[in-house]
Amino acid sequence: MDPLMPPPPIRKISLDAPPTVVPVAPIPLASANGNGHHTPGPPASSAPVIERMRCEAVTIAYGPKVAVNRVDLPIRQGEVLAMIGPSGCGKTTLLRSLNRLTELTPSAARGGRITLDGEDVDQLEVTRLRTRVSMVFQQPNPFPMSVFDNVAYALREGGRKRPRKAALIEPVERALTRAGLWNEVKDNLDHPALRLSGGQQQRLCIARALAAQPEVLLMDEPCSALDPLSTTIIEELILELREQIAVVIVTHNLQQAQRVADRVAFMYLGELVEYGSGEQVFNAPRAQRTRDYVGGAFG
Ligand SMILES: Nc1ncnc2c1ncn2[C@@H]1O[C@H](COP(=O)(O)OP(=O)(O)OP(=O)(O)O)[C@@H](O)[C@H]1O
Repeated sequence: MDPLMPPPPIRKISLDAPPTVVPVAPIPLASANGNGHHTPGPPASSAPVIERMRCEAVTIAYGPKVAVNRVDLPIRQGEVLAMIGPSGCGKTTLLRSLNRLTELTPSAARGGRITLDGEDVDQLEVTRLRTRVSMVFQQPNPFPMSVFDNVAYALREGGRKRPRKAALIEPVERALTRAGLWNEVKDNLDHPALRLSGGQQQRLCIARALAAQPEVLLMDEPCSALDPLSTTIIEELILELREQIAVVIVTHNLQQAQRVADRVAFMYLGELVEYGSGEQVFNAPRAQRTRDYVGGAFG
C-alpha cells in the first residue's frame, strides 16, 4: 500500500455518484457553448506529438477530502492540454501535483503514479523536477528585482556554477523574445519588474519559466488577471510553445480552451469525466455532464 494514501478507502469519501457516460449525437459548437458564436479550434501544430508525462490512477486528498480521484491522463509535447471543469473539481490540485507542488500543502497526500519521460516523479530530485516541469501562476509573481535579474535568476539557480552577467545576456534576451516581451523591455532591463503592467509581468514570469528550458509548462489560469490584448498575446505564445514543449493550461474560460487546446480534459468532482480533442469535447461530448458543462448548464 502507498504510505502517502490516507487510510479510508478513497472511493467511499464524499464524491457524488460518478457521471454517466452516454454516447450522444454530435451537436454544433454554437449550441454546445451556449453563446451562439462559433470559436474555431487552434491551428494545427506541425510538431510531432511526444508523450512527456503520464498520470496513472492519481488520487489526491486533503485530509479526508478527496480532491482528485484515480485520474489517468497523458501529457504530450506538440499539443496544448486544457483542463476544464467547474470550480473545486480538482484542476489546480492535479496541475500542482505534476511537479509535486502539492507536497507544500501539509494535509495533501497523493497516490497513484506520475511519470516524466517514463521516470516516476517521486524518484526525481524535486528542484530539478520543478525546473523541468515549470509553473506559471494565476497572479503574476515577478521577484522584487530588475527585469533582467528575474529572468537571469532561473539561469543562475539552474546551473552548478554562477555564470557571469555577460554570459546571461543572450539567454535572457532569448527567453524574453520567446515570451513576446523583448521589444517592450529591451531598453529598461534594469527597471524594477514590479513597475511593468500586469500583462507584461505575466509574460516576464513566462520568460523566467522558459529560461530554465522546461520540458513541460504548467499554467494555472494564466490570463484571468489580464486584459484582452495581453490575453491574446499569451494565447499566441502558448500555441508557439507547444511545438517545443508540452503545455498544460487550467482555464475557466471555455472560449480560451477552444482557441488554444488540442486536447481537453473535463473534470467534475475530482473525476476525469472526459478526455479528447478540443473539437470532440466541445462539439460531440460523450458524457452528459460534459455536454451540460460545455453547453453552459452549470459553471
Ligand atoms: N489546501 C487545501 N486544503 C484543503 N482542501 C483544499 C485545498 N486546496 C483545495 N482544496 C479542495 O480541493 C478541492 C479541489 O480544489 P482545486 O483548487 O484543485 O479545484 P479547481 O477545480 O482548481 O477549482 P477552481 O477552479 O475554483 O480553482 C476543492 O474542494 C477545494 O476546496
